[in-house]
Amino acid sequence: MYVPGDDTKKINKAVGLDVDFIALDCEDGVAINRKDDARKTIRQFLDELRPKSIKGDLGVRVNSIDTGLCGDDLTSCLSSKNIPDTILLPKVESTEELNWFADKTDSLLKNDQKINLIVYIETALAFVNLTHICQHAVELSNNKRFIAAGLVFGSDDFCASIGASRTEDCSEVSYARQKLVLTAKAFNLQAIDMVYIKYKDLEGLRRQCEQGKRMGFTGKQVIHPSQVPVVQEAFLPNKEQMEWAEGLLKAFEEHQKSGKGAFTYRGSMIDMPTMKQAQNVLELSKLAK
Ligand SMILES: CC(C)(COP(=O)(O)OP(=O)(O)OC[C@H]1O[C@@H](n2cnc3c(N)ncnc32)[C@H](O)[C@@H]1OP(=O)(O)O)[C@@H](O)C(=O)NCCC(=O)NCCSC(=O)C[C@H](O)C(=O)O
Ligand SMILES: [Mg+2]
Repeated sequence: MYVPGDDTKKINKAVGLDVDFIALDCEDGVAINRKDDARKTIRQFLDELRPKSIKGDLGVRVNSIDTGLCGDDLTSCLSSKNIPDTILLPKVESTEELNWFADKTDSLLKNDQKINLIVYIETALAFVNLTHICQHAVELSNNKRFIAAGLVFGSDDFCASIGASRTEDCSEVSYARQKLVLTAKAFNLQAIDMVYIKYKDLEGLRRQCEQGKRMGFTGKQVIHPSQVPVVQEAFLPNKEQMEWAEGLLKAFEEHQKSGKGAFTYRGSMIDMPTMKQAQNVLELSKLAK
């Protein structure tokens, strides 16, 4: 969940919520003339206020490298005694930007400190370079001070970048969404789906979550507290899906013992790939406990 980094009231509110990831924002949720305020507020939060009781992870979304603000954002939050778990790096378009980020984090982090990196893919050029970006991020993770953790699809910037108009069925972003999931999964990265900006329309949000989950996304960006439970519910397996998965795995084991690779379960043909889907469901369900 994004929280504008210059808004102390919203930051305090976010801390008390059952949210998986708080993203303190220096970038597009903060007005240009409030960038210094956001940086200072976030630093103060990290230094003094970060309560041990934050349930999920804490990240800082810095400004993109091309703005010239990113260096100061990173210096400020990574020289705190309590560094965030994750840096969210927006508008990445090239491997050179990852080299810059690697050098910067090398110079700022101390001893054995490492940080997770989430890369934003939100322009036409980023999609053209996506495989190289992912490959390079994973390679740098082996000997630099960050761990490539996931990709975020920035659908609003993407639509601005390609000149698309938003539609309710998301057809204008379907190729990009699918490409992002596919490439993220090829490099063992999380794939985080787009923001639903009509934050009062929870039914529309639910539909878009279910669509993203079916496509293989592992989570979704949110902008308002009311969106949190809807997204959590949609991305975690429900009781019915867990029963289906448990029953299927049991039946699979029994059929394997009796020498059958394929069999029928609840009217469908089941074999190894379906068994793996059931394992995915149960793996995800562990996060709910
Ligand atoms: C959209 C908002 C500006 C609406 O804010 P507000 O008018 O304050 O909403 P409410 O009155 O309904 O709020 C109810 C209470 O909840 C608190 N609140 C609201 N939003 C947040 C939040 N994000 N974090 C924490 N707390 C929040 C309010 O303060 C109220 O509290 P209380 O008075 O105690 O009851 C606002 O929601 C907002 O600013 N959201 C974040 C916007 C943002 O960060 N945008 C950038 C990220 S999206 C993006 O970057 C897309 C991507 O990059 C792309 O390209 O696609
Ligand atoms: Mg964006």
